[in-house]
Amino acid sequence: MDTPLAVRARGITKCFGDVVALDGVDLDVASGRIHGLVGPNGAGKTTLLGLLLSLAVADEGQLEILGAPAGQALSAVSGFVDSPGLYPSLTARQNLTALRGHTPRTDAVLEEVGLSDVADDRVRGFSLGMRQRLGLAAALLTEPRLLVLDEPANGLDPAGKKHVHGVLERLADEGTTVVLSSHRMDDLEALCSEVTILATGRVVFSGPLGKLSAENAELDYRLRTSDPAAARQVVADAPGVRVADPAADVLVVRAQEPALDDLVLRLAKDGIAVRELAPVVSPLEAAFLALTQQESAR
Ligand SMILES: Nc1ncnc2c1ncn2[C@@H]1O[C@H](COP(=O)(O)OP(=O)(O)OP(=O)(O)O)[C@@H](O)[C@H]1O
Repeated sequence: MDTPLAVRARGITKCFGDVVALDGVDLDVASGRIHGLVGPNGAGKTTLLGLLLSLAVADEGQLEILGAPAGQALSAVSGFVDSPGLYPSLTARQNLTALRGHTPRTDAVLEEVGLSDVADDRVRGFSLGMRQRLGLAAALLTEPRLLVLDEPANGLDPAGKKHVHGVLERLADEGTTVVLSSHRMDDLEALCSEVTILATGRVVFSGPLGKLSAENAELDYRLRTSDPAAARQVVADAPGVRVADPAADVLVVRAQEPALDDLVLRLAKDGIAVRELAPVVSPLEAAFLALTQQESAR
């Protein structure tokens, strides 16, 4: 049996005056998954997340949340857009009470997001990352079946990011669906099995990450060798390989993988040792950039 959908959107359009923020968006999010929404500034991510949270309604299209028309499953959906709305003059614990009322789960959620030690400190002194964690804690208090988060990694250091990722993975293991946004594909790689890429209000890709990287084959690789001048000559003669930026000091070659394999063999044959051959940006980030740039150029 197919996994039930936590989110099913068809032909969603949302305008603000003359600005078309979402333009015929289709989206399927399977239950119990962590689904990433990624795109450049102004792509429509926050607008779409706002519709999932029923903060606004679509101008056109159909939106089903947890099997019901949007707006009918409010108690099962939680999260934030832009940034969590918090009271700076209250402590972390008081914020949770102000936002969600007294509940015996307060200490547990503060512990879960790693804020137990500062539970009685005023939020005014919190860093951006701590505020994001407190926003997540507030969302978790209601034990949502769909958790919607707008750039939850904003302001988090690597350890904080890992901690929050761990929380989201545990929630998904227990059946909660998570939809979150980011500007960067590489942020989502570690966390999401599926992503939707938005550009200027349109979906340019939606599906498993593996499919995305397979669709984009030609990448830029930084090539460091024992003899840079001789290596440039070998690259010039190698089929299917181009120098990405001839003016750059470091040699960056653009090629598909088979041509790259052939290049390495040619270098070795000429006695040139390869010291580094690495993608300049991750394959997923490269695919993301290619897709979003194509859409922006339309
Ligand atoms: N309340 C609003 N009034 C007018 N225009 C809006 C409003 N909200 C969003 N927009 C416009 O809709 C488009 C999509 O905005 P949105 O905030 O959804 O994008 P985003 O992908 O979340 O961007 P960012 O990454 O910068 O947060 C933008 O052109 C934005 O200026």
